[in-house]
Amino acid sequence: MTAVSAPAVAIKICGVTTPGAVDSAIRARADHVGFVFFPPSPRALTPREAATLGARAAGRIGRVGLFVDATDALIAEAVDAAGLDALQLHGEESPARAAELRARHGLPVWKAVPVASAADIDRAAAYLGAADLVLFDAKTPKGTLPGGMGLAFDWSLLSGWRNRAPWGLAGGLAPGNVAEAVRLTGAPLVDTSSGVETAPGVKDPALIAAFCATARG
Ligand SMILES: O=C(O)c1ccccc1N[C@@H]1O[C@H](COP(=O)(O)O)[C@@H](O)[C@H]1O
Repeated sequence: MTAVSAPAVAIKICGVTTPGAVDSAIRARADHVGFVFFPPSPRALTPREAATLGARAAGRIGRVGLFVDATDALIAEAVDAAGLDALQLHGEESPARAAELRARHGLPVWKAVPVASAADIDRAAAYLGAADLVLFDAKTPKGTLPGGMGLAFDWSLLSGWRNRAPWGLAGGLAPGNVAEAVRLTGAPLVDTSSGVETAPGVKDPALIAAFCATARG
């Protein structure tokens, strides 16, 4: 009998701020690193700061720029400076805004959808056709960051999604739970930020390596 292997899960390490963290993600064979362009985040970079990291990552790992209801000017500057390969929209961007940015920059758009209930999963359908990937993340409390908080949501809610479009799972993923998350949800992509840190914004090479190894099972 021929063995059939499960497709490999893609991995994104978000919120990298140092050359060492970029190198750790590459060494661990992650597929993407995320650069956060959202000043309130402890992982925030300016386009100028991201330029060095973008050059280091070029051709070795995908570079995803994370934006939260950002201006056209910031997005354009970050795309140019960091050589972004994809845009992650983590705010309240509409489907029309996602489609507009995709057309303007010619880059894939990932839309984060905050989840707390089944209705939130249904809302993701509005982005079909407008975004290239839907990233389900936990809804965070009002007045806090919209991501990067280490909060997970009830993964069983994803049974209502049924792979209607390319998608990924984020929110509270760490070396200790990512294997179970992949097993339970079948997520084709997993994304982590605080789960591979020793303090907010401080990535840990051993945790990055453990996360990637465990995610691949
Ligand atoms: O990482 C951040 O600082 C961040 C700030 C604002 C919006 C999103 C952010 N990160 C994204 O959130 C998910 C979940 O984070 P965590 O793993 O629960 O800490 C992360 O994967 C990033 O894509």
